[in-house]
Amino acid sequence: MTAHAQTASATILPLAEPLKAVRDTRPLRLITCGSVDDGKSTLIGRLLWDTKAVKEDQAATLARDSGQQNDLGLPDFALLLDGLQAEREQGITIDVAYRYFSTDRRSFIVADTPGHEQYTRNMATGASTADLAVLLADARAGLLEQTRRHATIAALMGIRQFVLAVNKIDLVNYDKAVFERISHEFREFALSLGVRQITAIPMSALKGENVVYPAEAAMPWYDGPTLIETLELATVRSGQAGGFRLPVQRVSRPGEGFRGYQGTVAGGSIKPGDSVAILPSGTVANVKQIVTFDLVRNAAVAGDAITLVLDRQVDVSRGDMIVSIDSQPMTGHHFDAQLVSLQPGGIEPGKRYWLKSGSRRQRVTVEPLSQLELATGKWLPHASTLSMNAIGKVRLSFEELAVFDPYEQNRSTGAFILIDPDTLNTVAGGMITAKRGDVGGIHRSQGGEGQRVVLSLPADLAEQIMASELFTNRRDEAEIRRMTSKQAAEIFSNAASDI
Ligand SMILES: Nc1nc2c(ncn2[C@@H]2O[C@H](COP(=O)(O)OP(=O)(O)OP(=O)(O)O)[C@@H](O)[C@H]2O)c(=O)[nH]1
Repeated sequence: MTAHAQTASATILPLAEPLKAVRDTRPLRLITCGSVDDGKSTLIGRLLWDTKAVKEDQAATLARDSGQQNDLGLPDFALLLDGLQAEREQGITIDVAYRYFSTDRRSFIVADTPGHEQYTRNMATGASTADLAVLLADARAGLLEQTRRHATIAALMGIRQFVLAVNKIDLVNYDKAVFERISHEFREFALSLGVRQITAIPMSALKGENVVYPAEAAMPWYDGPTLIETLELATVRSGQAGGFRLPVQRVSRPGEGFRGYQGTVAGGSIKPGDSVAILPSGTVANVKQIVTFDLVRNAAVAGDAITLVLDRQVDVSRGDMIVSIDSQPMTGHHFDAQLVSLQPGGIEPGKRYWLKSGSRRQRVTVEPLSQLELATGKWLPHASTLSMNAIGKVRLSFEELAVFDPYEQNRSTGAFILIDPDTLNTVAGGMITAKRGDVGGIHRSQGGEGQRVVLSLPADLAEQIMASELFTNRRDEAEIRRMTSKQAAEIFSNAASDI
């Protein structure tokens, strides 16, 4: 149905209640990760089994299939997972699978991602929507590099709640000292990643101890929560905080007098009468009408697919972003980001890539700044390429103005993938880290030719200053960061005398 037809047949709803009054029924999204054979499949199978998410016919098949396989006389819970057939054939789990289960208190979606290093990409995909990460460690092996890598990616993808499942605790005779050593080591590591909410649980996924049911008899020394209790109390991230964001996917001009901008709301909310800015141009307008596939609405929130009608003729095209006027994202040519390199060729400094974020696709070059050393959690200065699976801090430089939120504030408008224009492979997944206002005033590096200048000013003003700065001082790089007019005015009055 065209947008024109939508308006013609639309019902105007006299909605008395604002949309935000609708009950929040969002499930908790979690990701499980760890090294190969730590017991992820068994743990997820156990969660499904003990929360009764397993249907009777599946249960009968499970009992039959696993009858002779388990010396503990328990079903092999890993058999519950769909990917198992492929896993059995290839010896690996091949993709991200999402599974659903619930308790009386909450429902859950778990992303099951493979443990093999070459599948780091799938792990990053699963983590990008998760509220919480369950990291498994085999009690016998302790923390392995792959568990650290997964914890790092989970933290980079903005997950701020970790559960460490010290699994197979039955195989170390329920030894409290083993549990404490591994959880202490993990806590230190997670804190270095900026994650503060950490729950460590000694567990036997196979026997179902501390998963859904507590295990006082086997582990009298543990009085913390079970996994399911922790998950029930965890916080669901709000995707709706922050300002309104509509990445424009399509401009709809079905007929005379109707022009609508279509896309899925990527943050915040909007209602008719609200003032918006169209970025990167900065043009302003007011919202006249919000249309969905069958209704004219009095509001829209993150996740809604809408057509937005503005009160005046403006120039908007695919890839632009319509945002609330009083809470705008960052606009500029240079951004700091963190990324995970996903292809054998790695990331080449200076090469032009396509950056895709939502409906936008822009040319970008990437300058690696540092690389994370997983064993120590330290950022090492890095000048050459970022090889496959490396996690790096980079500087992105765009030919045209780019618009982003910091990933911490908006996981949709702050995330991107890099595409190699030669092979069309996705070579990296990343998130924008530069925050609005994190640089104040003018910063100059010391030295002569090739100095860098950072101007924190409203874009229009900064652009003019930058032009003259580059011209008069022969600097080869400058950077603009947006800030409020008040901050800018203050800085400008200081900076003007400085230049
Ligand atoms: N004794 C004991 N064995 C366990 C426990 N959890 C898992 N296992 C066993 O460990 C082996 C590996 O478990 P999986 O669940 O397949 O491991 P995984 O991490 O999913 O492995 P990948 O999918 O290959 O990454 C299986 O033989 C399980 O039965 C546990 O708590 N105790």
